[in-house]
Amino acid sequence: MTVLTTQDLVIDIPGRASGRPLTLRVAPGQRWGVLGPNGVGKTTLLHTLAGLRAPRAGRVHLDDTPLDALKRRTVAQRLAVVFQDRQDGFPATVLETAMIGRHPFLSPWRREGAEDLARTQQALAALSVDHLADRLVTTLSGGERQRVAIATALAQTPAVWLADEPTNHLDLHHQVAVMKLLRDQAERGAAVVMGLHDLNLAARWCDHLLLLFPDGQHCYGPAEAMLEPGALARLYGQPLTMARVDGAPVFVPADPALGDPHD
Ligand SMILES: Nc1ncnc2c1ncn2[C@@H]1O[C@H](COP(=O)(O)OP(=O)(O)OP(=O)(O)O)[C@@H](O)[C@H]1O
Repeated sequence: MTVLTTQDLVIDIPGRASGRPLTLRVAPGQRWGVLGPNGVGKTTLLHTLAGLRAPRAGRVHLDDTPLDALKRRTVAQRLAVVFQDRQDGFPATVLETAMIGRHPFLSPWRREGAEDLARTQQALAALSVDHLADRLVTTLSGGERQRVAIATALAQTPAVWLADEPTNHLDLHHQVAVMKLLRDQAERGAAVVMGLHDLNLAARWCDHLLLLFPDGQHCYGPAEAMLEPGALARLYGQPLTMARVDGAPVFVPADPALGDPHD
């Protein structure tokens, strides 16, 4: 069973040749990491999967229906996006901001009810920002704002999470807390697709990886199979050394004084 699929998808990167079309099947319960160097198209892919950006070619299906045939409200009832960057256009409180996650479930003539409020408060508590409920989001620190964004997505109860750098601005403790939350969401049946810069977070918390290369090529599969130091060194143009800590692979930049580990 899949919840999100792409069929011969080519994302639209201005000025770049089209590269290899992507046909991907994301199933409930999976945690996908999208990896690649700066500017390769991770954000563009996530926005295309969310239907926020038109692909150059191919299609995205949500629950077997082409995304462009679904109403935005229907999409928003199933799929949440955590954006890499956000601008707060007007000074809403944290509670009002997180409550936006409930809007796909409200009709034009129904305001948020007790259940919407309870779900939103639970989401704020899950991200340890409930004590900030009455604060204006414009007064929050970067990490607090990021946690409110994730709480807003959590309040949306999505079947699909598209999270662009979900650990942006977060200290180590909150990085782990957010990764545990996303794992918990997957264990409850959600599909999680996250753009990540941190290879070690991807190695520790993702069960599938999609590697995007600057020439428009890609490869994907179970995380263990994709975490091959040679392939990752080619991906980033950076020689890497791999060790294992607590059973999980850990990558560090190779020391040039010790020579190329792949020679
Ligand atoms: N509106 C636009 N006009 C022109 N170029 C764009 C536009 N949007 C994105 N791009 C370019 O498309 C490429 C892919 O951008 P994208 O943000 O998807 O990359 P990314 O892999 O998420 O990068 P990063 O790791 O730096 O966050 C970049 O070279 C970017 O400059």
